[in-house]
Amino acid sequence: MKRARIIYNPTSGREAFKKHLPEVLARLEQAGYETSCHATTCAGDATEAAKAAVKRDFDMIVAVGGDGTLNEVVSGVSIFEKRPKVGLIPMGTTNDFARAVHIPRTIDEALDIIIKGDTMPVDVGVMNDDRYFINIAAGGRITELTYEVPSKMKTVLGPLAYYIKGIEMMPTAIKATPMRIEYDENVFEGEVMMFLCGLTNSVGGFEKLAPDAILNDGKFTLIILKKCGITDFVKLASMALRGVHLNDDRVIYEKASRVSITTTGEVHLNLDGEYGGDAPATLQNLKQHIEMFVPIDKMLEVEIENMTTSEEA
Ligand SMILES: Nc1ncnc2c1ncn2[C@@H]1O[C@H](COP(=O)(O)OP(=O)(O)OP(=O)(O)O)[C@@H](O)[C@H]1O
Repeated sequence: MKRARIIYNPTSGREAFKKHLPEVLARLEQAGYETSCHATTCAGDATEAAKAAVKRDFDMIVAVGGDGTLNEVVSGVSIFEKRPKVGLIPMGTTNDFARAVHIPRTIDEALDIIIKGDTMPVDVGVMNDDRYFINIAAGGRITELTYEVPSKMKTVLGPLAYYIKGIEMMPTAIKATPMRIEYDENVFEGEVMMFLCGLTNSVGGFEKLAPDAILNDGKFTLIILKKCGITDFVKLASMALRGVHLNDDRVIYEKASRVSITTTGEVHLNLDGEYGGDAPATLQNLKQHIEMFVPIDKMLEVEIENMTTSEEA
């Protein structure tokens, strides 16, 4: 019999998962998985629980929580040679990864995907060989917003918590930092508002930020926003919402497998929404590192839809 380990964050999103646990366990058992679970108790616990699950030879780990929990599970799994498959039940506030791969946001439907069993190898990013990310690495003052939003505030307010914090941070956040960013054979040197190194197309709820991101091509989408004023910044953010920022002069938009950042100032890196360490930093794309349960039919359907829309436009 196959074995599944559920690792869930009882505090993520609106704290709703726990009461559904018995039915989730029952459905996985019915689907042929001997299933056990672990509730995380603090930051870093999901990584330790995932490492333990790999050592105990589980066939599958189901991460239940937001992007932070998924990041921790992927971090625990990624260090091993033989890695179990990973499923996701999104229960967070933003759920960027789930959004990018079209995993539905109801427990039942997300579980349907896992039980159906379609998987796909996806890329994983690693910073300085030991900090992992599955969605994005970012730097620049404005990107620090995500981890300055207290967990309780996210539980009560959901995504609104980010907007409130954003407005509060606005005057100090819109600030450029001198950086040297090497990406594959190229270099950008100058004042940077922020850079994003994305694995998927969906970041902070912006689904069109990297519209051509491919989940398993071994490449990051690198977006560098050069120094600009607050009005330009707001204008560019609204362009990014519509996906029309790619050719703007203030934006560098490239694909790269390796990105390194150095600075004479201070750059804190944000990995999947949490603080991940400071520059200097080297980001490497680990091609097709983790096998994830995803709704392949739905992904194809959306891809075809997008192709049709862009042909019509
Ligand atoms: N029992 C716990 N109490 C407090 N914090 C926890 C606990 N378990 C895990 N955490 C931490 O909470 C962080 C955020 O959790 P998670 O990503 O699941 O939810 P979220 O913050 O609501 O969603 P999102 O990341 O999508 O905004 C995790 O990275 C982890 O470090």
